[in-house]
Amino acid sequence: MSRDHLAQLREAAPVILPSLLLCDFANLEREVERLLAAGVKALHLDVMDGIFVPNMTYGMPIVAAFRKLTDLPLDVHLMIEKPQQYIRQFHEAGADVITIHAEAVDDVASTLREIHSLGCGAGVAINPDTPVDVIFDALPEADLALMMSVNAGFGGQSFNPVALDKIREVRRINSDVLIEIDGGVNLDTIGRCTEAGADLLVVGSAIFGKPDYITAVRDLNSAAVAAS
Ligand SMILES: O=C(CO)[C@H](O)[C@H](O)COP(=O)(O)O
Ligand SMILES: [Co+2]
Repeated sequence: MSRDHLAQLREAAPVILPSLLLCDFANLEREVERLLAAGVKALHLDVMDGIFVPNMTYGMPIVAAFRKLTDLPLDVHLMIEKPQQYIRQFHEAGADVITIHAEAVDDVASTLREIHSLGCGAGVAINPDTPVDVIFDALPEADLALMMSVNAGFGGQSFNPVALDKIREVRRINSDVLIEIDGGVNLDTIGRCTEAGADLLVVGSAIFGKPDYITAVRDLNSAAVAAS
């Protein structure tokens, strides 16, 4: 992602990013149109390999399909083992931000540098059971820190508030990094996320489980802004 894109998201925070895990994959074009009509500013794409997490989704071809359908920034959340092996291919597929899990690599900082070297924004994610200090040393290399509020792997899980304290900790030691939260974010939980300092709010079932995306995004946005 260009520095401009990142600056725009920072400027617009709090920003809701729909997670397309639960979208209608038989009609991606229509799904993107409906999200654009709802005014979303970026898309969150969940890549799962069935090894790092006990679920599989999709890889580069679907990222490339979204790239063809929209100019919106694509925030690609890699829930895969050995993400270093695939970073270039996700970049070539059209990812703007590539987020890797700290639990999946030996050296977080060098993986983030590799992502940057391709011209992408670089993010680091941690699961609820991973202590936040694991990523402290790597934060100067990160554009984005993703605090998971569910165990990575499935949409529709309940929100784990352990992510909220981690958001505060990350912000305490780094004033620049964009902070994202992902998992179980809905109308009941979104205010606590922005109150804690989250800039980017990933939302799956609380958008794709609703009949009307415009109303869902508007209500989530109002709740997020009110608490920020
Ligand atoms: O990374 C993810 C799961 O690992 C998804 O982004 C997340 O679960 C979104 O779905 P929901 O809002 O329904 O929890
Ligand atoms: Co995700």
